[in-house]
Amino acid sequence: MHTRPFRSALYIPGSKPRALDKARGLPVDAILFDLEDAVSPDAKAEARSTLADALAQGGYGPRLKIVRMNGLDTDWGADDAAAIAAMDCDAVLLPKVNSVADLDALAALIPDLPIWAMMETPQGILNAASIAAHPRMAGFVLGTNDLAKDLHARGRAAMVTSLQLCVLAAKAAGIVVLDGVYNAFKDDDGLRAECAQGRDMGFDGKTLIHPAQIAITNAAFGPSAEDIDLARRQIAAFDAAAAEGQGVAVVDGRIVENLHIVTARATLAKADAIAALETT
Ligand SMILES: CC(C)(COP(=O)(O)OP(=O)(O)OC[C@H]1O[C@@H](n2cnc3c(N)ncnc32)[C@H](O)[C@@H]1OP(=O)(O)O)[C@@H](O)C(=O)NCCC(=O)NCCSC(=O)C[C@H](O)C(=O)O
Ligand SMILES: [Mg+2]
Repeated sequence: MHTRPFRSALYIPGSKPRALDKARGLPVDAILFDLEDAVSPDAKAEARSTLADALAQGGYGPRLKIVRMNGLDTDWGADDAAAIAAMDCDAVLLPKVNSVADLDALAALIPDLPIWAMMETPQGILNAASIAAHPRMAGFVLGTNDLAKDLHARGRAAMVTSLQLCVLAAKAAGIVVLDGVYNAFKDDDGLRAECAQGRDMGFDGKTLIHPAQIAITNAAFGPSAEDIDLARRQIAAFDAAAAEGQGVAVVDGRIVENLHIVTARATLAKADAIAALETT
């Protein structure tokens, strides 16, 4: 169980100083500083130094700072790895991870940082369990655009098996798992529906491409007032039942057993962690 909230993780192109600056005041739980797909080939080298400068300047507060590099099989991967090893960041995100061999190669170049994996290739999805279990692995990020491309899939329904495989692998290994982006960044209703689906599948949060997506995502992946109220009533009812020697309570017509109390306590802990983050 992770104590840190991961409701929202915003991609920011490393090549855009204005967006890098704006992110210092955005209420996201994590930032994915991007050197890969959001940066054109002719801007890669400059983006690397723009990003290093922004991170050195600081001001990102409690947000987890994750840098997405280019793959080690590209012209930019090795230089990215060398630069990221010296950046003031919390983790490195490797795109298009196919197997643990990709992680071993990066781990040898960056000895200290936790590694996150973009899960976005058919081979990577099929190897999700071993990738999640790698000793340096800290989190999965679904790359639903690349995955749809490689699968020749249309729509999210065609990717549900892949999404669930990643959630299963991440939960088994105890790492974070974040859902893919919702491309239509002006479609609030569509985003709300996709957030609800991802949350109900077990994702810890969602990746975003635009600040306008933050509020909806934070609301969807954080416990609601109703969730918190129910958790408190379940704990109170279970404690009362236990005091009378009972192992089961009933709340709102549903049984409450010890396993439900584990979930209820996790809900309250998450609410506390969010409150702490938002007051930092
Ligand atoms: C999608 C965008 C190109 C839209 O940009 P723009 O037209 O500038 O939007 P706005 O004018 O509405 O912007 C309003 C202000 O917000 C700032 N802004 C915009 N986007 C971001 C951001 N991502 N982070 C921080 N700040 C942002 C603008 O600077 C404006 O600020 P101000 O001028 O002060 O008012 C743009 O949003 C964008 O580039 N988004 C990121 C795209 C991206 O990162 N793509 C790659 C990641 S997705 C991916 O690769 C998924 C995966 O690999 C897969 O396979 O699925
Ligand atoms: Mg991708």
